[in-house]
Amino acid sequence: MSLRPPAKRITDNHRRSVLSLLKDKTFRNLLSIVKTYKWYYIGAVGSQLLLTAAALFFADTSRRLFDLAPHVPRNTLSQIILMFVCIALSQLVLTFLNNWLRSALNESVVYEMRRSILNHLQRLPLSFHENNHSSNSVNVMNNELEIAKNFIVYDVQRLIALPISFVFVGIYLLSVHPLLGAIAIAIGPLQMVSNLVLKSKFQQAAELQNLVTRDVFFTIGETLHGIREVKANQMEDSVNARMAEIQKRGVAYNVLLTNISTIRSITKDLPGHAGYLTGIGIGAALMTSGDIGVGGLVAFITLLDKVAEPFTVLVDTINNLQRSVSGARRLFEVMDMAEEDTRAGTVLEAGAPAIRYENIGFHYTEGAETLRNLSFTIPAGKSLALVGPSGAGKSTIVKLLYRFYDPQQGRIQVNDRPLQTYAIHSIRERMALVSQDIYLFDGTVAANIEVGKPGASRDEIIRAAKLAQAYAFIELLPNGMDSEIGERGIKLSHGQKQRLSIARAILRDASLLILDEPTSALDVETEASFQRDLGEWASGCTKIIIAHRLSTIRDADYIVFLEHGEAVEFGTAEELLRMNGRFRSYWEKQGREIGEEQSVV
Ligand SMILES: Nc1ncnc2c1ncn2[C@@H]1O[C@H](COP(=O)(O)OP(=O)(O)OP(=O)(O)O)[C@@H](O)[C@H]1O
Repeated sequence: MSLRPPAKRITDNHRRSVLSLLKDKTFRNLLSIVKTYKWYYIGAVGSQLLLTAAALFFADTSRRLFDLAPHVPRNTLSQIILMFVCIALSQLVLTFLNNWLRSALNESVVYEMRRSILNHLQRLPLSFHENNHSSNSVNVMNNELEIAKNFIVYDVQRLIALPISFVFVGIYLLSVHPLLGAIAIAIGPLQMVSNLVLKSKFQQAAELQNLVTRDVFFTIGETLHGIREVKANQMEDSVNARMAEIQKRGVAYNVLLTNISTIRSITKDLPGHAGYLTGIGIGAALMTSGDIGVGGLVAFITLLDKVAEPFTVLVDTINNLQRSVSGARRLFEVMDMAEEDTRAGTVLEAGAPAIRYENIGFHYTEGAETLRNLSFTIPAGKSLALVGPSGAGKSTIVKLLYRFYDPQQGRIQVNDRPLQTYAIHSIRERMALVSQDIYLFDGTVAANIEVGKPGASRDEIIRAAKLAQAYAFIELLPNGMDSEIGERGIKLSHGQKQRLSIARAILRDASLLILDEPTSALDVETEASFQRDLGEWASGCTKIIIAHRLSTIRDADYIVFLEHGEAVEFGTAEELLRMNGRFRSYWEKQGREIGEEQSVV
């Protein structure tokens, strides 16, 4: 297990100008999500504007009250009190409505985005997952989605509602007194300028802090996934040391971030305080000279925040916007990747298929050939064993049949038609895999077998378990078929897991069976009975067997002996043994090592 953190990725995207974002594809993608929820936005922006109207009404009523004080006619006083009650009630209702809409929007957007990202990730070619660490995909689903969501849920409605509020409140204050209005309006732009103080330092520190968070999750994920190796290799101390190093960086960046934020927040608040003091001073002077009443000054004080708020929030929103777009960029990079089209093409007809590899050449990376000029045929219903040293290309041959990758040279024919002409879905539907690398899902035994055929009846599941020699141990589990097997089947032995994988394949009722080291974890007795039963349940299937154990391939109709991606020998076991070539010496060497030579030759 490697505890190397994912490559650091410091982007400059968040430092781009706001105007350039308007042309940005990611930004437009975010807006298209906004369109889907337009009624929520209309409701949220509408309630936000009504709240501003209520604040204006409150300030104006207060102004009237203070202007009349202390000689307020009884009649007018009761009207004013009634108005205050109505305003307070409407503010309560509107705040509730606004919060409710925001929370509904929040959940809908997160749910929808997460669902569509997971759906998309599943449909990306296997090459994407083989070349990207899963923690990166999880990061996209969590952090980057969260950042993009903040923009969609909060920033968009602020960007619409706050400028409108600013105009109305500004006009009202100008009507109270032009000078007081001008002071209130000037605070906002000054705040925008003060926001520039230490801005890029703040963004750099925030980015470094994000990288620390990513490293923390990566290390936790790697440690817990590989907990057995961590314990067996006594890596606890090195994991602790790594976490300590990350935390040390985290603390340093956090302190830096807090210091910068504090300085920024002081400078950001300065124009507000200065405006308040100037306004009060000038207001008091205007009051003494009789230019405004007490009510005018009260309205100024009440609404000062409301007129400055749009700018304060706008500044934060612009900062968020740049971060959101840079976070969302990675998300949309993934979303823009082409999915596998698994439905296009013809349907593979039922029954065991005939398969032919014709001069196949394939590489994962340019210049490193994995398969070279590979040709062989498997007639319908026959079995072919792929034998050869580790890394010879056996699993790769199977990956090509699954269409996880396409060969760069040559072609694969299935029932005398190119593999590419069939719908991937229909090919994979006909295939079943018993693999040395079994993945069991967290859930019950029955649910894990059912993966082979979703919706299978309990009787079908039990039959498959019996054929896979799994039923005996399942019956001994505390809840039989309904026993939970733990994360990745951690509560089962390797042999038991392998038998569940066999049961899953049996249930699938496939016509093309891939047996990748199918019995490597089974004891000799169970393997012998697996081989016997295989003849029964898989008799009608075309089979590809990958095995190092000779007993597994003894009954194969054909054998391909591979070395460095080339088929060096092809024939039946008997023919290859008679050839006295590479296969025979491999066979004898293997036999010597595992004591099978006598039984084989
Ligand atoms: N996703 C991948 N990206 C790049 N190289 C890969 C990838 N998968 C396999 N390889 C390389 O391709 C070669 C063949 O690998 P493959 O898994 O097909 O061998 P194999 O014969 O099945 O080995 P084994 O018997 O050990 O399972 C190896 O050199 C391997 O490192």
